[in-house]
Amino acid sequence: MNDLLSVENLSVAYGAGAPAVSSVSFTVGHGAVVALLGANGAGKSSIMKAVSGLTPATGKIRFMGEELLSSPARRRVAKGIVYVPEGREIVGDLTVRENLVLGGYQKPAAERKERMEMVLDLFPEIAEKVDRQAWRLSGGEQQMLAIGRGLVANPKLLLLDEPSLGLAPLLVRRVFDRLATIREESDLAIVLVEQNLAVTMRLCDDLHFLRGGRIVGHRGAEELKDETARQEAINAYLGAAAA
Ligand SMILES: Nc1ncnc2c1ncn2[C@@H]1O[C@H](COP(=O)(O)OP(=O)(O)OP(=O)(O)O)[C@@H](O)[C@H]1O
Repeated sequence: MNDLLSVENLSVAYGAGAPAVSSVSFTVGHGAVVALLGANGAGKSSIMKAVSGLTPATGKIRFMGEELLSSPARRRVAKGIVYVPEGREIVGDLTVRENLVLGGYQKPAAERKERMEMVLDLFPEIAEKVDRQAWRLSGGEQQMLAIGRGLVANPKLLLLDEPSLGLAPLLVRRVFDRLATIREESDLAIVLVEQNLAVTMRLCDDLHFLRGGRIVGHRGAEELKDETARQEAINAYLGAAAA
């Protein structure tokens, strides 16, 4: 039982209708990158929010051996679970530097400074613009800032929700190149929600396919290296969503 994160029978319901997430189970090893793939409304973001404590859920969420299901979001951040939501949610009126400071609000000043320097080394595009208001950054730079803000908190697990959303292909490649660097240089684990299978494949160890709030299939990235196997998985689990 050396998994960093173990999610067991996780369910999320927002109201009286069908649950958004039904009995989902998966694990994330130390330093592993695990992708959740599925069409709009499949339940991917709900899983991320449940793991980060932003929406109530049932089931089990064990992180570094501790049961976190009833812990508040703040406690989970302190333990090392950091969520970078879909749509970035950086604070547009604040500067790049101020956004990064927000990411490390639970950290002592010296550690926060060190982490900010690491982030600015990793993302030179935003390092050049530290005193610029965040709304003045390009979409790709805003995404780098959102990921960078998450990294300032020195997470052990980064929950990354659709980092490619709304970005031109060149910027998607740049953002994923940086994630690959983080992967090589640290033992940070990532749960990645993506609709873009091609970029996801480059980064992930494991891929879980979701439909209607359930995991309907699983593949190791190695199994999808072969084009035929990849196409078969797309047809079986993603269909039109992957087109
Ligand atoms: N705050 C909420 N209140 C009520 N229903 C919600 C809420 N958030 C999500 N849902 C519903 O739960 C289901 C799963 O949504 P979720 O956002 O988790 O899916 P997703 O796979 O992340 O979709 P997308 O790719 O579009 O972001 C959908 O039917 C959605 O309408």
